[in-house]
Amino acid sequence: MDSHKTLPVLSQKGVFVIGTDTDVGKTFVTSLLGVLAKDDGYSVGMVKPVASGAIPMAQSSQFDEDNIIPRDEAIMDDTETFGIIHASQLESTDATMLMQAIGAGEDRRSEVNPYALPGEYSPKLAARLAGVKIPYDELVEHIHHVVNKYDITFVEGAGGVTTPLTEDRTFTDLAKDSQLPALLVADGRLGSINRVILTKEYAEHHGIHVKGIIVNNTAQVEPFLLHTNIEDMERYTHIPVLGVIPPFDGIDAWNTKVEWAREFIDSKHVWQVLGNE
Ligand SMILES: Nc1ncnc2c1ncn2[C@@H]1O[C@H](COP(=O)(O)OP(=O)(O)OP(=O)(O)O)[C@@H](O)[C@H]1O
Ligand SMILES: C[C@H](N)[C@H](N)CCCCCC(=O)O
Ligand SMILES: [Mg+2]
Repeated sequence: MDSHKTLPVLSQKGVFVIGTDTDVGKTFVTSLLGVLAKDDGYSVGMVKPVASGAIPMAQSSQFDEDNIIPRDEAIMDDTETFGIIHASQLESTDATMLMQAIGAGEDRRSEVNPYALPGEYSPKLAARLAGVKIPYDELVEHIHHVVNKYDITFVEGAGGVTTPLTEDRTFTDLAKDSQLPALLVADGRLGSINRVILTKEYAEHHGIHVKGIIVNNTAQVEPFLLHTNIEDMERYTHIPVLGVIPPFDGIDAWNTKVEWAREFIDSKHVWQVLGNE
């Protein structure tokens, strides 16, 4: 596990993973980066600060039917603090995947995912419907705390770069206030050049430094279009594409995924690009 420890010492210890859209593969790509970082010998933090679309923790090892609080009983008031949402036994499957990738146990769930909210909505709307007030400043502090704890920490937003987070903040604010460089996950389909440029321009305009792009090619775009799309993403943004990921169709186990991921991501290069000022 620690055999590769000729590692760059990272002056930037965290990365904020943003996407061109929801479902583009932020969680999948972040998990791959997490498993690679761990295999390279780093201690790895993961944060999914606020997840909507959370489900009852039925598949989890912690499953206890008597403990599941129905959604309407899970309504919170303004005195909410971190961890209370998890008393409602809701699971963010994003957080679960991020935790599994780095071998983090359930004891780390509230560190990884302070807020898990029901409903396939933006976190802002999900929080409003659940009666939860997300304390924005504490969320920023939590990210700083985790970033300081590990060699490298990956923070996953939700949806695209500027998904609403609270009544008066978006994930753009959170990425900026976390003071972390960003990694942009994009698809490779026709239209992806425009999506990448717009996202990069928006992020930079709001003070977020995008350092790399990962193309998650789940649509299996034909090679000529994919290649020219990547060329143009780099040409117009001046940001390197650090990996192109095909659909994964192997056994769903992280020890096999790490070898698979190494075929498509040069992890040392990624740490160098993301980890330097
Ligand atoms: N390269 C891949 N191979 C196989 N499955 C993938 C790949 N990339 C993503 N997926 C799957 O596609 C779905 C969407 O990906 P993912 O959940 O990572 O998106 P996301 O950008 O994190 O979305 P959200 O905005 O909800 O956080 C998931 O079921 C994920 O496991
Ligand atoms: C719950 C879902 N899977 C995502 N995590 C949330 C995506 C919110 C997108 C909001 C928007 O920008 O329109
Ligand atoms: Mg996700």
